[in-house]
Amino acid sequence: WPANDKHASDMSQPDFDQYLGDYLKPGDTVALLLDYDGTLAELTSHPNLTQMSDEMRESLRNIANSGKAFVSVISGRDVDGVKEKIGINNIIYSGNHGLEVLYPNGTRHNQGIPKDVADNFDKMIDHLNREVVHHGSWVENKRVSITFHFREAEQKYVPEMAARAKEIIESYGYRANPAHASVEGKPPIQWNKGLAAEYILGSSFDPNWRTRKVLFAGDDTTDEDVMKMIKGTGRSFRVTKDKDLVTNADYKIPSVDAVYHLLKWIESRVV
Ligand SMILES: O=P(O)(O)OC[C@H]1O[C@H](O[C@H]2O[C@H](CO)[C@@H](O)[C@H](O)[C@H]2O)[C@H](O)[C@@H](O)[C@@H]1O
Repeated sequence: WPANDKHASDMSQPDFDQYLGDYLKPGDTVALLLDYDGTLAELTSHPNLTQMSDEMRESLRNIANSGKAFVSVISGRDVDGVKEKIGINNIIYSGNHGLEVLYPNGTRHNQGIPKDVADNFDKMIDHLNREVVHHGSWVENKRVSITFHFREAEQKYVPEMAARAKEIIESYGYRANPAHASVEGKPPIQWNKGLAAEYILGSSFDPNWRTRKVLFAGDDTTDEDVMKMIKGTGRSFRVTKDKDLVTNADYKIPSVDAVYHLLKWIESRVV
């Protein structure tokens, strides 16, 4: 449903003909940017357990191999991890919220991180492990950023452990952002998924990408930076069931299943 419509039913599939029919015509080339967790795969109790459905993978592969689509997945996971989860070659993968880019030919682009900040990384993880990892919480080490997970932690400990994790992350010069049942700790550099999207589109799709067709879907606050970046140029979708959520996306869609229908709609235009 349109992002400001609070009344539409979330039981039906979104009408992608209505949302995109005038924007993406048969024969157009499109740049498709996607988030992974909560967008291409359902959220699960542990990141190792997520799986993209076979149908989703097949549709994404068909789009990526159509010759009419440029596809990039921009994830908070480390880049090799997200590539392994998706397993399609003809895609530009970006990980650690855009800090790392892995191209289909194996070359990489990594954002630089100040040495004094990078030197604090292991100390930050040690401190988190000593002080806030208990009763089911844990730290995911992604080499340049971390995620402090409390999805499986005993609920009564969560508010205090999340608040303390944020303090610890910030005390080592990193930025702490709330995410789904977690706190993300990222280096304090001027970079985010939106700037990564701009970089990837400009360097690998078209320097004049603002004159082209661009679509994005994501489910989390970090994805809002991409929605802002393509606002007015592209069309974006926030995966959420929250009708009151304020978003930069053009449309809200309710589920990973709706993302699958979005991919099938795009596939029908490009294959
Ligand atoms: O940008 P994304 O691709 O959406 O990645 C964001 C984070 O996703 C993972 O954590 C989230 O998904 C887990 C699996 O469903 C879930 O257990 C956890 O509660 C979520 O926060 C991943 O582990 C992180 O590294 C990513 O930053």
